[in-house]
Amino acid sequence: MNVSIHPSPVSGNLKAPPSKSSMQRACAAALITPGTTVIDNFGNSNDEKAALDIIARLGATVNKLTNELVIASNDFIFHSPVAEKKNVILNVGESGLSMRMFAPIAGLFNFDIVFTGEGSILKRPMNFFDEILPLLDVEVHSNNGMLPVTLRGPLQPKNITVDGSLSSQFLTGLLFAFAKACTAPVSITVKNLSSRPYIDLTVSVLKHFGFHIENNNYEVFTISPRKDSPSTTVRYTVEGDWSNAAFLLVAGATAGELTLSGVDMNSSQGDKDIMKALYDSGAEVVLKNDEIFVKRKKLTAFQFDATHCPDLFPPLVALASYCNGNTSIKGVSRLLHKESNRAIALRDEFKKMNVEIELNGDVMIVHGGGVVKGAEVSSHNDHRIAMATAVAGLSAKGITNISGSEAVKKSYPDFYRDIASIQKAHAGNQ
Ligand SMILES: O=C(O)C1=C[C@@H](OP(=O)(O)O)[C@@H](O)[C@H](O)C1
Ligand SMILES: C=C(OP(=O)(O)O)C(=O)O
Repeated sequence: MNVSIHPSPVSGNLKAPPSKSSMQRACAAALITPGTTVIDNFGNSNDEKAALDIIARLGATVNKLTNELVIASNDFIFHSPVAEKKNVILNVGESGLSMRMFAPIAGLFNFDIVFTGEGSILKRPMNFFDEILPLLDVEVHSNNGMLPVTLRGPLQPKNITVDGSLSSQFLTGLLFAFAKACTAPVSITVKNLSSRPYIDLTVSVLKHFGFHIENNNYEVFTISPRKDSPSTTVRYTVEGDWSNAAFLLVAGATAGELTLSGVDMNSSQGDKDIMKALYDSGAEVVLKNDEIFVKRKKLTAFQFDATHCPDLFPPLVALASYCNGNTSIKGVSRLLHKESNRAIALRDEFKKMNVEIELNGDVMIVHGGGVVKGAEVSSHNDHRIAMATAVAGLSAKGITNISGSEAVKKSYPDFYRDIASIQKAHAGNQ
């Protein structure tokens, strides 16, 4: 599918979409918590749908009401006879988090579970599971470290050491599985943990559901058995998404003005650091009540370390394109195994828009402040590349046509509708 972005100033109000990271974790927590979970502010992205489908296939009952999801789970699903659960195939779509978080949880069951997926996920590394899960008594068969992956548990929590440099998502999965199954305190030691704020989010969701995790300096995580009544009702409100709010805020900062609601300044999401980049670029930023007002001013280049918030690279590049001077963003190595190789995708697509990007080891340098030109660009089937080029296109000279624009469904299905609603000089994109 193609979308054309017609340049136009923006102004108005938008609400941030729900965070798929928050929602997927809530689904996993609901599955491992006996009783009822009521989730509100849930989203409708492909990654969230994948998580809901997975918990339903693993035995939770999911009821979608207009404004809330009611999920019921119980301990029996983990101990039901093998014969009742044959041919369990879980399709994670393109979600790295659903794959890496639900694999250790699926390892808690005592029968074969097959993980499959689509598109970009088929090329993303899963060899962590081949190495680590057998140490926890789970039998693993993968396709040379990639999907499809078949697991057979039950997983036994044990003190282990893992490498956290490739992705934090593997640790997230182990924390969920250990939280569910441990019968005595047990520790996970992690070396070189990346994307640390996502682990804060994992710990905060697990705590919300009554589990006990202690984080010692992102090096040792101690998980203790939960003491509670057998059945509970937990209410959880999905947080607004800072990762996608970043695109909207950058649209305001580069193409006019915007008032954004629906994000929490105290969230554990690391992508709230987009605020630092906006301040450093010279954009006008005003916080009032629970809203953020952002307005274009003369923008200048800035420096940013995105090692622990890699999803900010695409909106930061869109911002830096309009900042006079050379912006440097650290953490390029973290982009290799996302939905696309995002460093290359950003360099190649922004070049078509007349923005030079240099990749210098772990640092990306964006040469900003020139004329950004509308162009024929590709999303590389990556939602964040589609959104970055769309936002850059709002103030470009000429129309930007994005092929593979439907990639946004992975995290923000209403993205183009929301952008069209704040465009003042154009009736909308198509
Ligand atoms: O846990 C999560 O919700 C996520 C963790 C990050 O991945 P890595 O830990 O692989 O960097 C991030 O890029 C991804 O979009 C979502
Ligand atoms: C990398 C992403 O997600 P995931 O790893 O969960 O597929 C993303 O949303 O940018």
